[in-house]
Amino acid sequence: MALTLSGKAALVTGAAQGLGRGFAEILLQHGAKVALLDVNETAGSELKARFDEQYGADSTLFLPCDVSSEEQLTDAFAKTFERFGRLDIVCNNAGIGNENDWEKTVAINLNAVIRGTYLALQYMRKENRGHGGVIVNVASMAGLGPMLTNPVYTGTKHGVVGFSRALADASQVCNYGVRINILCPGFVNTDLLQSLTPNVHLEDSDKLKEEYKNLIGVLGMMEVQEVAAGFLELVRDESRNGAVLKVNKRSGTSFHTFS
Ligand SMILES: NC(=O)C1=CN([C@@H]2O[C@H](COP(=O)(O)OP(=O)(O)OC[C@H]3O[C@@H](n4cnc5c(N)ncnc54)[C@H](O)[C@@H]3O)[C@@H](O)[C@H]2O)C=CC1
Ligand SMILES: CC/C=C\CC(=O)/C=C/C=C\C=C\C=C\[C@@H](O)[C@@H](O)C/C=C\CCC(=O)O
Repeated sequence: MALTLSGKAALVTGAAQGLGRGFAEILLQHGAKVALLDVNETAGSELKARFDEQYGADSTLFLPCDVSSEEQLTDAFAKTFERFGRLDIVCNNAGIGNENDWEKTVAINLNAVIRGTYLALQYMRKENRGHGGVIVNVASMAGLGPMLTNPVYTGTKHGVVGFSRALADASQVCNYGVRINILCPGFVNTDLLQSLTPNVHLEDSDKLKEEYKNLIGVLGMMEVQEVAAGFLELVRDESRNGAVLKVNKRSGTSFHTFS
């Protein structure tokens, strides 16, 4: 059974560029309205103007938001619900890869995903007069195995996978009517990869750099659109709850099974 997106309301964090922009765009292409949350006000406003031309001014709402701020994220969810009158789809996507300011990385990649998931549940749960819905949390292939150059990033993404799977089980048992799925991409050609800096906590040895290059060589490099297709599958396939979808250039798209 495929979810119809026409008339549905979505919220995407980190939507101003990269994967978040791709997720927002594919939702718009399928008729949903989308709240675009991003800390980058310039990029977010520019994207909103572009989407206004393509999909109409009523299709999107740009909300400047630092997801690591409880107040800003809570306020952005409230403004989204106020504008669209409902909330059916949430993508907790915003993420960084800073191993030096690792507490910021934990705050954005994990804490904000936890808070965004609980906020989504609050607005979606049927016993809260919600319509039910679907949450897609963006982890990484580094959420399924170690990425030796980025141990903190790896930890946050493993946390996203574990938290999301547990909550998916709880939602099923408690009959919230909310599906929670996890997206685990491999390398994607976005600004994130350009933003990475040497890890001051590790001897930034040539060996680590070599290993990183080898990993890219093995998994390959994707474009945003290849991942956005997998995201849409997790949103629309109503049979999927607690699903972990891997997407990488080498082996394509597949659901991960845990032993
Ligand atoms: N690019 C890649 O190779 C992969 C990326 N991912 C994950 O995909 C997600 C998106 O990453 P990309 O699109 O590649 O990154 P990106 O850097 O291209 O885009 C991230 C967006 O999030 C926004 N953002 C950053 N911190 C924020 C905050 N505190 N509050 C609100 N917005 C914030 C940025 O302004 C930007 O618009 C991240 O969770 C990342 O870990 C997962 C696997 C592979
Ligand atoms: C710091 C951020 C840098 C890039 C963004 C990002 O998340 C890129 C991730 C790309 C690949 C990570 C791969 C990790 C691979 C190893 O841990 C493998 O040994 C295990 C990975 C998956 C095993 C699951 C499976 O395929 O069966």
